[in-house]
Amino acid sequence: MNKLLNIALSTEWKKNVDNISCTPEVASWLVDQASLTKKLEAKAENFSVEVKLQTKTDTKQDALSSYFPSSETVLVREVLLKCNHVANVFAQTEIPQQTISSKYQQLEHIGEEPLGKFLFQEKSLKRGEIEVAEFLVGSPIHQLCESLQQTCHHSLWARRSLFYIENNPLLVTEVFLPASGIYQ
Ligand SMILES: C=C(O[C@@H]1C=C(C(=O)O)C=C[C@H]1O)C(=O)O
Repeated sequence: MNKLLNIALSTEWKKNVDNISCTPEVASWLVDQASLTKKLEAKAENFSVEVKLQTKTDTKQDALSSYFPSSETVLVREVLLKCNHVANVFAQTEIPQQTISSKYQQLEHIGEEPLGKFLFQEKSLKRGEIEVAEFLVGSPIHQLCESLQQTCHHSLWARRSLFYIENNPLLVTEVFLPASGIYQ
């Protein structure tokens, strides 16, 4: 059984995105409020989502963020967003059971459909502030890159933010992989 990637606790997440030590190109991708799905679809002939893992767990079992109470069951969805069949982004989404059972059972069944397609058509969608994090060489993300034949000898950058649908929260974390081209 695959294990969830520990990205919530294996780095420091910063709310202040003003003086992060990345290039302006990386910073522009990190802070853009638009749908990442739409941006990747625009840059590729073929866009696809590979679901790496989807499981229900809680923070006692897995290294999840501290955004949701440890007593709450959380659906965790891990995907690769691919442009022309090459993984550009690793995304991990935490969806509390409360959000699913409120009226969003379909969130358990979106499969290879991009989550963004669902979220950005929701009229009630709100997005919280974006936090950013740097993954240093040797991080769990760099190990994932190895397995994707995207060996990487520099830091990789990620962002995360809470989304709210009818005030029900979910946490979306996105890590930009080397093939995304933002580090060139
Ligand atoms: C939130 C969005 O959805 C994207 C798609 C995801 C998925 O299918 O699991 C996860 C994170 C996002 O990169 C978006 O398009 O901005």
